[in-house]
Amino acid sequence: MTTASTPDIKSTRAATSEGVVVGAGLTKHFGTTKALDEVSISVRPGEVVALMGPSGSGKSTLLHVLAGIIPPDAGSVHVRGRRIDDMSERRRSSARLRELGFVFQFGDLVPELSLAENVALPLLLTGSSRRAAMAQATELLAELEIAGVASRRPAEVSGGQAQRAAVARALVHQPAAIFADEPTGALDSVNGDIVLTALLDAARGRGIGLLLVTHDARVAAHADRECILRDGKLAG
Ligand SMILES: Nc1ncnc2c1ncn2[C@@H]1O[C@H](COP(=O)(O)OP(=O)(O)OP(=O)(O)O)[C@@H](O)[C@H]1O
Repeated sequence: MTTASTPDIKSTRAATSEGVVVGAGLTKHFGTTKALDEVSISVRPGEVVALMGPSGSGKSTLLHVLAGIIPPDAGSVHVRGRRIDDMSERRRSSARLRELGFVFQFGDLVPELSLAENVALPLLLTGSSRRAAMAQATELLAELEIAGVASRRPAEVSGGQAQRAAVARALVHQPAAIFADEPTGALDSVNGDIVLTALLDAARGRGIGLLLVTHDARVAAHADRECILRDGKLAG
């Protein structure tokens, strides 16, 4: 727990060298609401951290700040040792594209593209050739046991298959970390388990840090560590 108004410099440095994503002393206001209150959090390579807390406690805000989507009012965010919170919007989104992967509750795949094309997107956007990107995407879909539906569009597959494709898209470019916001929240328990297992195995096996926002204690039980937010403060 932070007791001083600024984060301890020594522990911040240590965490920066170990963590793939390190947030230190993060504070964020929306008007008079203090959504984050000096939160320090670090995710190591291959580590799965569950982020829990009641509705409105600041989970999404923390995820957005760590991912460089919104800048904090105070504090810093390092990804693979590089500070991203003070970058220009353009450099931040480029860092986000290369270094981070995202899985949301409702897949958020591009509806006009096939699953394979969706998975290839992060590679195409960072300069891979179409041929190389599609080959890598197809290989990953096979690993996640959905090669048979690779050429279908998201609306033509089951929710579980679409969510596995979203997992593949989040990790195809070997990011430093994946942020998953209720990734199994819209699935039944059988499909939820399949998607969760795929996500955890991929993160641990590839040394990708995983920050998993969830309300579900059974999901959080699979994490290496649980962090609990209450009123914008980290409680555990
Ligand atoms: N864009 C915004 N404008 C104003 N207030 C906001 C904004 N985003 C979040 N808040 C407020 O900040 C606080 C934290 O919200 P946040 O969405 O981070 O919580 P959460 O823990 O993710 O909630 P949930 O579990 O319901 O998704 C809440 O009081 C919320 O109303």
